Amino acid sequence: MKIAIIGAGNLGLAIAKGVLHSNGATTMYLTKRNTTEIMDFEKYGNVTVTWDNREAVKKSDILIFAVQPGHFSGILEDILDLLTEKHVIISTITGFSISKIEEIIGSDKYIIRSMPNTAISVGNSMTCLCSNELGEKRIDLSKAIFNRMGHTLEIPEEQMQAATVICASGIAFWMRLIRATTQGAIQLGFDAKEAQELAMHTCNGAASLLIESKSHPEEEIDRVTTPKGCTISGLNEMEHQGLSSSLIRGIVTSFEKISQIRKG
Ligand SMILES: NC(=O)C1=CN([C@@H]2O[C@H](COP(=O)(O)OP(=O)(O)OC[C@H]3O[C@@H](n4cnc5c(N)ncnc54)[C@H](OP(=O)(O)O)[C@@H]3O)[C@@H](O)[C@H]2O)C=CC1
Ligand SMILES: O=C(O)[C@@H]1CCC=N1
Repeated sequence: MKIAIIGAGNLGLAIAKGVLHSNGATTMYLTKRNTTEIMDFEKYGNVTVTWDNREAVKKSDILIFAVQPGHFSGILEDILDLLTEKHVIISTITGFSISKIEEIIGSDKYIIRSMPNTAISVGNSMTCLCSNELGEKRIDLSKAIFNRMGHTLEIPEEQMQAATVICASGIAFWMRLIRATTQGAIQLGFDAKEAQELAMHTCNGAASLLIESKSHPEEEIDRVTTPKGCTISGLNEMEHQGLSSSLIRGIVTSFEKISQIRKG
């Protein structure tokens, strides 16, 4: 697999680390305009770091775009004449529709829209995918690439905006919840390091319970909330303070913001 990551910033580098951890590429190009801070990646023999998107495109089959939305059109226009039938174009760009990509490079290309998250760097991304009509022929290949770095779900393109909030922004939301739990644990007497250890492993355990037992969160909550016990007292106080409501409102606000990004 010859992979190019065009835009080796926060997400692009997370994908690069995921690819490296999973031995997912024979060669990998990483591009950005200022390459100084990522030259270290060339210590991996199969990685080339360059500012030259055209070189990366010529030498690769799988092109993963991870630039900011405002930069994407210009980059596509710049590499358009180099695109051939060997290329699979995978966009991670928020709010940039497949039809908009097709307007620039044509519908006769394999186009995949993906929405991974930064946990891809440790092989644990929840990645949603969809494709243009021709790209359906490469959706299994694309799933295979992302399945090596976590879990995938193929969704209709209309749900991509929602998937961005839940899966990609979701990492930040969960981080804040883990951080708040850590602050609570510190107030109860744990030192900062132990407090974070308790918070993140408990979070991991909660997710694992749902993934492995396929149960509903409320079933698991019922198993923890001893009648007249401390859990239900704390949980009800959190709800009186609007825990679920504030999460849902935040999710909807992020979703609405993407519509503004789409309009440019
Ligand atoms: N961060 C995340 O968790 C997620 C982000 N996304 C999407 O991924 C995209 C990237 O986001 P994020 O990583 O946060 O942004 P960053 O700004 O961290 O990364 C974008 C990178 O693109 C590079 N870049 C800019 N212009 C060019 C160019 N002409 N050629 C090559 N590289 C270029 C920039 O480096 P330089 O200036 O040196 O060129 C920068 O490193 C966005 O569209 C975002 O919506 C999607 C899911 C999750
Ligand atoms: O915040 C953003 O706009 C991007 C998309 C999802 C994660 N980061």
